[in-house]
Amino acid sequence: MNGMGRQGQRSGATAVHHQRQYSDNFLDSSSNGRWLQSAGLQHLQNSSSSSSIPPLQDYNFYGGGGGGGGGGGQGMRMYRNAPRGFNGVNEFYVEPTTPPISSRSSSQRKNGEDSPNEFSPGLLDLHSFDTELLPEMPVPGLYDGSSLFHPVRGRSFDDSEPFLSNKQQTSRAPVLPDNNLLKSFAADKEKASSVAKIKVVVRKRPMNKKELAKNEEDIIETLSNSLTVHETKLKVDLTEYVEKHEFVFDAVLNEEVSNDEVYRETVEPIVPIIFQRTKATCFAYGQTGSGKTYTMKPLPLKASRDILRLMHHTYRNQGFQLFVSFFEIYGGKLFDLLSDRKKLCMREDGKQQVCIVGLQEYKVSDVETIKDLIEKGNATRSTGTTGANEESSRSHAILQLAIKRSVDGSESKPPRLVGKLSFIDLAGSERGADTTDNDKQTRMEGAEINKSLLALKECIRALDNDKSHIPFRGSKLTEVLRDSFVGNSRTVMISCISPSSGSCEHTLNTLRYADRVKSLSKGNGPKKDILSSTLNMKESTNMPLSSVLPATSTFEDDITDAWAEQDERDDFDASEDSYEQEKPVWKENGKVESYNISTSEDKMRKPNGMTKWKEPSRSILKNSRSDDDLNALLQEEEDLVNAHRKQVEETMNIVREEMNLLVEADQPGNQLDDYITRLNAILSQKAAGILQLQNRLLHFQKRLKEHNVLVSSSGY
Ligand SMILES: Nc1ncnc2c1ncn2[C@@H]1O[C@H](COP(=O)(O)OP(=O)(O)OP(=O)(O)O)[C@@H](O)[C@H]1O
Repeated sequence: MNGMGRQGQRSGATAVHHQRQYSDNFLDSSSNGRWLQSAGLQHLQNSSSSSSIPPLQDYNFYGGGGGGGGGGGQGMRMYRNAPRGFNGVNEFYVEPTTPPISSRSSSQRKNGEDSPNEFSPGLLDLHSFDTELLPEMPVPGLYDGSSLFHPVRGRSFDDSEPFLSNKQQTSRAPVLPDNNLLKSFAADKEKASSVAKIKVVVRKRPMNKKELAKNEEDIIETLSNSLTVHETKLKVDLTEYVEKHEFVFDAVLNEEVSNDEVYRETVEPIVPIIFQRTKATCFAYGQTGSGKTYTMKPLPLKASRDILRLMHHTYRNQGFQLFVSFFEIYGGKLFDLLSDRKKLCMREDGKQQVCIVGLQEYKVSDVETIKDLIEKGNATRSTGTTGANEESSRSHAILQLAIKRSVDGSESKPPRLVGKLSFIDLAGSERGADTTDNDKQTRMEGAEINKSLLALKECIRALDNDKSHIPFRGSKLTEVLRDSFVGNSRTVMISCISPSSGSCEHTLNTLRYADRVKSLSKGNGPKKDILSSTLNMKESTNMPLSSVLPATSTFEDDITDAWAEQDERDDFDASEDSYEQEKPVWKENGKVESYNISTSEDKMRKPNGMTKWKEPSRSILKNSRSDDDLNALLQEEEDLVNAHRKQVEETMNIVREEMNLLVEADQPGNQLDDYITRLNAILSQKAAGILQLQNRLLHFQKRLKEHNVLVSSSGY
């Protein structure tokens, strides 16, 4: 039933919102495809569209509570996702108005009798969906808030922790916090403010069976909070070498890290802050199959366990209430995952607060109920069509835990929002590249995903830089998350990566995205990415050089002329400012072990922005007879090729950045044309350089032939 419903909604939704969602995106009519074609870069569109989709999985539906399958040994561990008992359920009282799903028969549930009223959900509409934070109010029942940061695990709420009661809700006499308690609360506030605004964490999953069967290598080396990607590349003579890309993040979690540890590192520190009028967002980014869902699934349940602990322990009798909602953004449309994928509308109210009209919000007070709701939403999400991963990887799933409180502590008025924690399992990042797919629907979905991931990055960056303008209108995703981007907010990004060599390109893209989010943050100082200046270039090296070379077969005819002309144009003095490049480190077997391109780019730049390179020594060309000379020549030519490749890669980065700008700026047609003209000019400039390189190589080959003739005739 879900499947049918989902299909139907999918096609229907496209018709309704087509114009709004896609017409202003250059990826459609003024499409990315057309743009890339006009720039001669259409080959770039296909690179990621054929990623393999992992098989359907036996999900643990957030039930693990104890690390899921993430801990333990390596290798097979990733296929073991055995359910674990959920500890601590009995610690929480069950509110009578919110019967847990589990207490009802499964047939009831299957028959669709989950009427919203059973859960006493708040049906959100423009009037009741309150996204504005409750103004700061004195919290009368503050007690030693140390547990705010270190929730006491496995203890009952009857534990006789010192607490001060709320006058309005209990018969206990009000007690004012003493000095120590106030100090402690202040300290907690301080701790809360010391939680970074943005935290970027990378999680590497173990190799899976498929990758092992294909003999793919684990190319990710982790060390503390840094990681190195070992990318195997080919030189022009087809020998392999390994290029290293090193990154530093706030935390790097390797394949041995359990889901529990992921929670401790990412979400646990921000849970207490949402009681202090903060909105926090945790999202997982990465290619399909990199472990986003595996990572995100247990987090909301673990967080709600801690939230409930705080509510019933630290903030006991303070009138805090917890609400859960779960929805999905698919092709730019919103669907309620807790209400049979009912289509939802997003509206802005008079105060520019975003409201999701019709979204069911469930008031919950025990972990079991939350677990059931999450399972329900997840099942609705992943069983939409035949391929669960195929579907889930094309949608963003957003689970929100909202803490509310009545203004006066009484039940008579609707509670107001105190803080919110949003968990986002993003669409597979490579899905944004599906813009060349023959299926229009797929193409548009890809465009929307692309747009939303870029917009998300921009919003986070703006947020961290305290920019007054947050570009949340860039996509449906960021529009929906608008209230999470304004005011006091925290963001945790978990970048999920696959370790295998087959995913290298996607992995580098993911790390680059994460690096951009992190490195542009205020207060982070210079980029932490050790090879940051070469990183971006390296990402585009999967592009075959031939694909940007002008098709020509007649260079040999005019070699000499072209060379002479170019020499003049470059006005080059080889003796004073030659291009220097770190030489490859040769292994004993003749293969290169590591090859780090020099970062001293200044040296190779001429004032006009063109790159200089060292001329092959004419004396060598003319007089060489020995193998040493030839090797020197070869080395010089290789340096040249690398210099040009670097130029091309650099250009591609400019093109990428420009494309990002285009998407972000939603440029109207005429400005788009300006961009294209500018980019074409850049590309032509680069193409001239490449042409020159090709001439040089042909010339060199000719010389080599001559040399060989000489060698053989002179008896060498
Ligand atoms: N850290 C990990 N430890 C063990 N297994 C893992 C880990 N991360 C992911 N896996 C396994 O890898 C497979 C793919 O993971 P998952 O479905 O979470 O990927 P995804 O990034 O969410 O994909 P999609 O974007 O398609 O939804 C699953 O079988 C999952 O159990």
